Amino acid sequence: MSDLPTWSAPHASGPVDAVVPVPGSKSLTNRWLVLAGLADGTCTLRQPLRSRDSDRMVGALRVLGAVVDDSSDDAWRVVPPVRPRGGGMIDCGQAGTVMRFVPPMAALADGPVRFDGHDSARTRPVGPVLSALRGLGVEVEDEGRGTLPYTVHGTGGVGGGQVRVDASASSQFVSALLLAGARFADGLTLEHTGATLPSRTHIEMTVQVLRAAGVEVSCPDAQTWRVEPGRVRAFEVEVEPDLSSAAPLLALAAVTGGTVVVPRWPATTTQPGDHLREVLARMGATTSLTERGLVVTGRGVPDGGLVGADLDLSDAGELTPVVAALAVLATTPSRLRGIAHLRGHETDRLAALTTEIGRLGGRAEETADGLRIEPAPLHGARLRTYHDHRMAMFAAVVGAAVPGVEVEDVGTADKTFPGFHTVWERIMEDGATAPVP
Ligand SMILES: O=C(O)C1=C[C@@H](OP(=O)(O)O)[C@@H](O)[C@H](O)C1
Ligand SMILES: C=C(OP(=O)(O)O)C(=O)O
Repeated sequence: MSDLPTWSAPHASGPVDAVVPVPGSKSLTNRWLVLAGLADGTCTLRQPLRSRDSDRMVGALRVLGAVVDDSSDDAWRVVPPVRPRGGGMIDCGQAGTVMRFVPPMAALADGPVRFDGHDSARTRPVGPVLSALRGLGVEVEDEGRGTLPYTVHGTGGVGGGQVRVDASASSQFVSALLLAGARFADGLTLEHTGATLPSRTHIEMTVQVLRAAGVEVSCPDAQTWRVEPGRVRAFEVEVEPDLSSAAPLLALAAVTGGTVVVPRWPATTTQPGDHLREVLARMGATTSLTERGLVVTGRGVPDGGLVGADLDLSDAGELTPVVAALAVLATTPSRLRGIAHLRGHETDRLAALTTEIGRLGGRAEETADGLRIEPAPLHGARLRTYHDHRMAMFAAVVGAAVPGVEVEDVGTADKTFPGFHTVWERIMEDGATAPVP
């Protein structure tokens, strides 16, 4: 038995009604931070996410010579270095966005930059980014592993040009190279060579933030991106709330037959969490985007109002653990597809979900590209989280409907949602964590 701390997931005795603001988007905060580190002047991020992943990105920028004032929760200011500084060591923690997005920036530095991270991050794939940098003439040492730790030997500039990258294991390989591309002498033309490409909306997000910072980006075809050389213009932006962090909260409405409102839901967005509107509707909840935010009303597990669905989650893989929690509680089978790459996330999420669903008495099996989940009588269990924030969210959602769910290391959720379990307890006890608008 492990000696990790255990949290008793609160069981909902009736419908939960709540208005819950969620923290800023991890993906947007960390993209804006990278661009701020490469910009031509001081940048401001309003409503940024403060969490383990964004702290690691702030740490990385400081190692590369940026001055970051993150003393206020409302706005962070970044004064970029003229050129990234070499000689330092970057701790990526568990952040995919740090281990992938920062090496191309470090390639511009005037000396070597060493990267390492959490033990659990040392198996996550980064090789295609490192190989692409080598193809652009940058020396990278990784002892042939294609994973942390590695050293990028910056020489003060990158020529740029053409690269071919197989990004079937992670869209972040494409985003990483595009984000720094404008600062390469000849810009960058990137062609994706793999058979599949996950999380396309995250690549669209990269293109959108680059354009907002004055960088010229084109997409001549579905597999190719071109970034013109030029300046990254200093900016002031407001970060959207993290719609994937909203997933467990909205799921709570679906599971308990209550109503949950997440304020500041953007009318249009490149965040994959926006898929929740369709996913929750397909699984039996009612969703509406109003001036209050996204409003979700469920019919509830006790009333048999949660139904299974056949869902292609290739664009929104990070929603999988919470969607799997809904599928386990549903009255009909579900199929989650297009997510083979989740085997390289914070943990092998397909294996982890199958194992933990089994521990609850549920029925799940892995397919080549996802999961099949069938209804079964469930019971309480002690669930493992595998250092994976979204496995903690999976466990909390299941625990709302199944009494006796104990969760190991729920604090791992702080990777993207600081204080997740405290927010969760408050909602279960009092409903709203914000005044009802
Ligand atoms: O670019 C990003 O911010 C992200 C891209 C996706 O990565 P993958 O393409 O590896 O799934 C997503 O799962 C991750 O949470 C964040
Ligand atoms: C896959 C995820 O994170 P990362 O940015 O570390 O890849 C995630 O947040 O679900």
